[in-house]
Amino acid sequence: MAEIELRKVVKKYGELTAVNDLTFKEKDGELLVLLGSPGAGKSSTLKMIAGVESVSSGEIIMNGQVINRFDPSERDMAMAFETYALYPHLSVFENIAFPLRSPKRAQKYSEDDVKKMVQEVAEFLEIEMLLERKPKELSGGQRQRVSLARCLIRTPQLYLFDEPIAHLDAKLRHRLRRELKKWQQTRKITTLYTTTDYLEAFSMGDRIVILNRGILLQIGKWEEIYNRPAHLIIGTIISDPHMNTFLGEIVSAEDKISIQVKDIRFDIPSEIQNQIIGSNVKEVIMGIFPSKIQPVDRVENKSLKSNNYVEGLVEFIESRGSRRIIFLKTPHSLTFTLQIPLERPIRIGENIMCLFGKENIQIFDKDTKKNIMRL
Ligand SMILES: Nc1ncnc2c1ncn2[C@@H]1O[C@H](COP(=O)(O)OP(=O)(O)OP(=O)(O)O)[C@@H](O)[C@H]1O
Repeated sequence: MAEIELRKVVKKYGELTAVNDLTFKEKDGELLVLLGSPGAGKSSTLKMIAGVESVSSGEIIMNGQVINRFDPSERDMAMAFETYALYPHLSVFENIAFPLRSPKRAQKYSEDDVKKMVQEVAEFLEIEMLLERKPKELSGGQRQRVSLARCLIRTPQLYLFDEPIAHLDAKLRHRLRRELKKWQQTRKITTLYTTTDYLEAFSMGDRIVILNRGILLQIGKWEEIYNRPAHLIIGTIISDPHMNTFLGEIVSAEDKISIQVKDIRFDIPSEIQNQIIGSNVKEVIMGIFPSKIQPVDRVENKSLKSNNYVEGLVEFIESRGSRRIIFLKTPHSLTFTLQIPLERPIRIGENIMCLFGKENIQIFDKDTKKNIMRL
């Protein structure tokens, strides 16, 4: 059982603030993912929670108790480091078994228990054929799995996984995403997991914390984040290709508010019109995710009530397995990126029409970059 809370946590390395005023609460048994670009402060956060890095200010609280000054060994946490941190002189078997041989646990497990447990976790991670080797005889991906195995062999109060599958090949990564989630769910161990990959975050996290330059931009379930990203930068972190963004202005005509981008007016949902007026923001950045834009053969009048509409020339097509990314240039020189399924025929130079729902647009304040639809 572990509930973990960070209150205004700061980590400074000299002049650099790696983690800034970080506050969040993780529920017991939850898998919380810290998602952010390299350098966002994910590892520093995990290391402070594990106690291997000191906290510059703020509090780390576990089950209601401030643990800032607790020694790592007193925290009952297992951490898989991004840098593996294996013992070079020990075999893979002994590296994995290491936590079971600590003075506290050695009494608890017989040699047969240890063998069984190492075997189980090694099979799970497909490294059972490597047990006799030394770390220097392993590839990066194999070392990463040994580091993960050493963590999984324990049943601590909290798992801390720092990009635990980043260096594995795509197939194994996909399998392990599902399996690790299952492993965590059946044991109900509170877990903090870091990644730079939004698909991994979305598929694994009960909730996700989006970090950027040490600052928490948003915390929530992936649907909440995808439907209303709180900050413009999130559009680049959780979407590939990135969210389409256009500089625009809030205009009012015929009793309704819309966004003017060059010569085009885009409608916004009627229920947020008052909110937009109330925000007093004039200059905005309109965002729309590529996945929310639908190419259509014809635009029906009735669909225009709830949708926006653009027409443009296909400038470039990029293949991505089962889908293709289209770059569309409108007559007003706006470039839209959208995705279409592989089956739909399309050619460079073709003129196509696209729809996107009013409720799917995002409106960010040009100055603060915050989503004013959430205020
Ligand atoms: N020991 C250290 N000394 C000085 N600066 C550090 C140290 N550790 C991390 N940093 C800096 O702190 C910032 C945050 O680093 P951190 O490793 O926490 O980010 P991250 O999100 O985990 O990145 P990655 O995905 O690359 O692991 C970076 O600018 C990094 O260069």
